[in-house]
Amino acid sequence: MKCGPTFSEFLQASLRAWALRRIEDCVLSLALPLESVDPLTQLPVIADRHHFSFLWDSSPGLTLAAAGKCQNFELVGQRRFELAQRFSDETLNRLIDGTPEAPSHAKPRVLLAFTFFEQTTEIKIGTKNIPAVQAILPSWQLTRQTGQSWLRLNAVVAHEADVRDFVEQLWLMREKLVTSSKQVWLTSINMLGVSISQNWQNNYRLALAKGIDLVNSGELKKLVLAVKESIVLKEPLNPLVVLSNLRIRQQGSCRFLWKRASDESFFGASPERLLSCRNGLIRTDALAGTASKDDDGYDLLRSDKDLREHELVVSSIHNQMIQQGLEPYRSRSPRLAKHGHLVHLHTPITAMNKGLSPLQLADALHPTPAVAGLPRPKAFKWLRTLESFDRGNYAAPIGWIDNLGNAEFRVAIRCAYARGTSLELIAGAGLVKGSVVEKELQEVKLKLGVMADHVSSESLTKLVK
Ligand SMILES: C=C(O[C@@H]1C=C(C(=O)O)C=C[C@H]1O)C(=O)O
Repeated sequence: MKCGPTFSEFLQASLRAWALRRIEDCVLSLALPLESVDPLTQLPVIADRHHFSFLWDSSPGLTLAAAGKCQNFELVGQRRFELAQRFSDETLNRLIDGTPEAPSHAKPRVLLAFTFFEQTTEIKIGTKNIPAVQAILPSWQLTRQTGQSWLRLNAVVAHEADVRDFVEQLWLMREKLVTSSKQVWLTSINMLGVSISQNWQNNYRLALAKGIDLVNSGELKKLVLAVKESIVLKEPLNPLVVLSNLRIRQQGSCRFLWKRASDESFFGASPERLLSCRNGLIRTDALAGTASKDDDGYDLLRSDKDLREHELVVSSIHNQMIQQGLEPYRSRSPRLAKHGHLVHLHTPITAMNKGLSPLQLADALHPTPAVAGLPRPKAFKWLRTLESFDRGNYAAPIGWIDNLGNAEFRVAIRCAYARGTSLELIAGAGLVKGSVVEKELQEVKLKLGVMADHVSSESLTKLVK
């Protein structure tokens, strides 16, 4: 099937768009439709020769693969949400979108990943630094929604003669994608479950006991303590294989990948929406209270401890939105959200936007008490004391903003860092009055299992502390 304009029609339209530029070194952004291809399996094709790549897979909704850095912004320190919003606005307003007819899913996007804490020095996970925010206009963007795929290229084009090169690159990549999508994806999908090491449990038990003291004594209303498990693999793992398994096993989650260097990835399957802004409507999720799916979740709807824990999160998000001048709507009681072998209490909260930028809202909401605690400043202090590792991007916002002002950010949980043969899994559990150490430990085991169950047992050699 041949989609879209002919080469010469497209080139002429691109030259006309470029001629309207208002600055010399402008970013030109052009997109072409193509027959439906899966951005997840095609990511390696567009990422060839690029260190940075990204995946956002909320299929059957939007799937987006991106690679390369056309424009890049990194920051260590304060005002990161405000400055990242400014970078996104300037980048998206300045670029020349030569394909305004592209559907909403194919619009140019800035991709963003934050760290949990707004630290003032770069933190090191393994050997690499993680900035407090990284915002990237990618070179390549491949999207699919409702069976339609589009490929977009962003690049600085200074001379008229370069427009032809640009269009040729886009044309060739489209052909490459269509050809390679017909090849079978050979990487094996190994679903053997890996039993999780018990190593992390001793220290975590102590931290949980202290956390429970803090909530029982009234020092804190809630504390969400996380733990990290380190695994050494026989060979480097391909996060895309794990993510394609999770597409089946964690339906309803949004699978994400932030590959910041050729051998370093952060990826996961988040069940939790921090916010989405679409056509003036804001939506956020309160997600807290967890059970194994074995009990079908109906005990959860009757568990006083879980309902209290959940209500703390709902009312905190609701209040934050009111403070931002919004009029949020929430349902009176939570529903169940099933994600693989876990079930959570879930309350969606919605509001009409009144001129807030996505990152103003993200700044107000992050971190919600679903992943940090209450009151927030005291919870931060205790997280730094009781957790023996830096959270990095764990439990922080990850997502995108497009040039129509739409945005979506997930809370980066159910996740892992992979660097060569090292794999680090992180998960946490919320403590409130009445929490019990062993139950929280079991809950965290299940959460770590979301990732660990998808690492094949053959690639696992030993577990380290
Ligand atoms: C903190 C995590 O999950 C969060 C904590 C939950 C809980 O304590 O019940 C439930 C969902 C998430 O908001 C995690 O998965 O690491």
